[in-house]
Amino acid sequence: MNEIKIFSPATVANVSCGFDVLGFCLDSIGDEMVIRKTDRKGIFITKIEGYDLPFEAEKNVAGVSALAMYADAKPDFGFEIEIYKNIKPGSGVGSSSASAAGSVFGMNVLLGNPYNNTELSYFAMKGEALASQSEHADNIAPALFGGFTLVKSVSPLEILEIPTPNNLYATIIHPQIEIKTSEARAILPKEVALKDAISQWANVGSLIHGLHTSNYGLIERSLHDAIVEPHRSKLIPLYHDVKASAKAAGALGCGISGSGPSIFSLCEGIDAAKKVELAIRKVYANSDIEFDTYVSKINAEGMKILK
Ligand SMILES: Nc1ncnc2c1ncn2[C@@H]1O[C@H](COP(=O)(O)OP(=O)(O)OP(=O)(O)O)[C@@H](O)[C@H]1O
Ligand SMILES: N[C@@H](CCO)C(=O)O
Repeated sequence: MNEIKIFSPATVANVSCGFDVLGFCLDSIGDEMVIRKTDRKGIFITKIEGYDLPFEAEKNVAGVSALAMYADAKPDFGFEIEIYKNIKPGSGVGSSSASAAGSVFGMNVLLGNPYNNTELSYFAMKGEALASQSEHADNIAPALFGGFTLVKSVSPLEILEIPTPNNLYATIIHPQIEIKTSEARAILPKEVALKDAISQWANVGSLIHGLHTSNYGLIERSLHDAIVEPHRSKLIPLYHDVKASAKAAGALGCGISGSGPSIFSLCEGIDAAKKVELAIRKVYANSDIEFDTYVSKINAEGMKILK
């Protein structure tokens, strides 16, 4: 095989209480990428559609992760990368991660799959760091592993796959503003109050247990963020109105998707997810903010080979 076309999914990181460690994979939105072998040694981004992004490999997250893997694999050929970007950069649903993870996933297939998903996540984090000025894997991991993931540690990198209850759906609303992850990280405090830390790790533990046992009530009681939301919600217009509407419409929980501005809701069943979508659309419909929304099953597969 000399060429592969893939679907590289969008993802939701943090998941309320799990800043920098929890994430889940979406099914209904993602980028498409083509990766092909070339006689020219090196990494070459040859086509970009959808959004204006750098063609220089060192300035594009897809190229940076690919270069990291290439330096390790040392093949006697090169790779060309085409990016068909559907996920708006700075949207909060892992646009940078879809590129960083997609390039190494495609290269790995063309190399005969010498690397596992944790090793691919290591290379992809190098690309992610270009976008967010920090190596975090909470979008990368669910894009590669699928479902829910917990990043146990970054150094050494250890990623845990968490079961996904089969009736869990996500509703996403994306106000058309850009929030760069690097900027949204810069406003966070360096220290937190002990009482908030206790609440946060209690919620992470109970959320994980709720996912393992498909206990939707426990999932609902665990989707709270005492540490990051108070700072980042100020960056998102009408955030608290959206959150209140989502909960009133039956969402299990609602929070900032990654570094925002997208807002996610988790729901039990597609009917609840669609009801939440209708409710939260009304919040922005009465404002001058452009937005889009979608409902997605949790994508248990992650990356998909299209051809
Ligand atoms: N291939 C790429 N895809 C997306 N963004 C890229 C890419 N290459 C470089 N970038 C830059 O990375 C930034 C987007 O990454 P950022 O992490 O800020 O947003 P995001 O990934 O959509 O959000 P989040 O990480 O919160 O889900 C933009 O400044 C963009 O120009
Ligand atoms: N955990 C990262 C995810 C970015 O998508 C952050 O919130 O900064």
